[in-house]
Amino acid sequence: MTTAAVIVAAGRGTRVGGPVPKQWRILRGRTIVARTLDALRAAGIDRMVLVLHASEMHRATEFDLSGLTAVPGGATRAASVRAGLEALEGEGVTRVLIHDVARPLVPAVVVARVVKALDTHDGAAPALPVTDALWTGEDDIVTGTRDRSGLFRAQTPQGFRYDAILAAHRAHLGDAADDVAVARAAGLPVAIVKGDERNLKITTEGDFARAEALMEEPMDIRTGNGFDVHAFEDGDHVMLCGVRVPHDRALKGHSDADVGMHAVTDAIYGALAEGDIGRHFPPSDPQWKAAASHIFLSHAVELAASRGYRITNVDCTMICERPKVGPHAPAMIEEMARILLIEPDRVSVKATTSERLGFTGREEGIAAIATATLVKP
Ligand SMILES: Nc1ccn([C@@H]2O[C@H](COP(=O)(O)OP(=O)(O)OP(=O)(O)O)[C@@H](O)[C@H]2O)c(=O)n1
Ligand SMILES: C[C@](O)(CO)[C@H](O)COP(=O)(O)O
Repeated sequence: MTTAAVIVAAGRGTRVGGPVPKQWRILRGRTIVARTLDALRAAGIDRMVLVLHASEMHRATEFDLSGLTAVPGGATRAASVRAGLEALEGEGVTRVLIHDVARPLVPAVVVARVVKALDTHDGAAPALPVTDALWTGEDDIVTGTRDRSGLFRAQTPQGFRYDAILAAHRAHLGDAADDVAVARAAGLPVAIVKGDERNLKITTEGDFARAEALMEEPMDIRTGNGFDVHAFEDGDHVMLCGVRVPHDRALKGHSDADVGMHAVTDAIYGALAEGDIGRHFPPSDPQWKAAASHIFLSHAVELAASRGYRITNVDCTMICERPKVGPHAPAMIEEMARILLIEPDRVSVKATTSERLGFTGREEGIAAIATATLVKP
């Protein structure tokens, strides 16, 4: 599965005005184009098409061109998107994220939410619900009110199955508000995922100051640890870090007793000073009986994201004589990375024995210890 991004940067920025189009203005020492490319790279996207205005194609050499192609755009946003999509044809790309260059602060977690939603949907896009009251007005006088329920503020990146959105754009005539409009016109359903206030679009002069203010927050690095133990009982498999491992015993617990995933979840809660799983999912609550532990981990991941933290790595060690974890570790890393919304090379899963000492040595249960590092950039 190859995911690529098309970054549309061929607009003229007429609402901001000024001597150079907004994407070439400097935001805290770097151009907006450079910042947007970096944000997508940091989110794990390594194939990108940058759509530039024909007169600005020479500026492509300012960037690291590994995995990056620059193509000239068109007179409208839709035409620029189409040019970017066409440039990817024949590469075997299965998913594409279409992103405004004017959203340089897109958090990695928003990109990850879109990519994850594409596992189950043809299209997915981030948005935030409208929270202010809505009016109509004329000559500075309010002429009416509108119901805000069910209304969203659309953001990018908007993600799609590549073949489907290419066909939709080829069939589309004229401009469109965004790629969700093009997709929907072609009959493609599009899922809404949670956007982020930091993902503002620089549209007017005041947005530069807003973006700078958002970047001003001092970096905050936190670590947390988690420790968990589950006893063995009769059974034929254990769940460890999201993977079903055949075994001659099972782990006993209110949920699926995934001891490794619980330790990682507690490490994230710990870094956030948010207690532990028991606080968020009380064992006394029958709804969590036999629950899949990814529910707990996803909650911790979203809590971290909602506070502005990025999970930079987790390290989990399971302590048991049996089953052997090593052969399953690659699958565990993949699964944990998927739920954590981070790259697999930021996830470590390993195991040790306790040299036959203590309860793990006597094979009475499995223990797990984990650390997580969270960064607010
Ligand atoms: N012909 C066009 C028009 C827009 N865009 C891109 O589409 C996004 C839309 O955001 P917007 O704020 O509308 O950008 P501009 O069109 O540049 O701004 P304005 O409408 O103020 O001129 C931007 O990344 C812009 O560069 C593009 O690639 N090609
Ligand atoms: C695609 C978009 O960013 C969604 O909010 C937006 O529609 C593009 O910018 P514009 O201001 O509508 O041209």
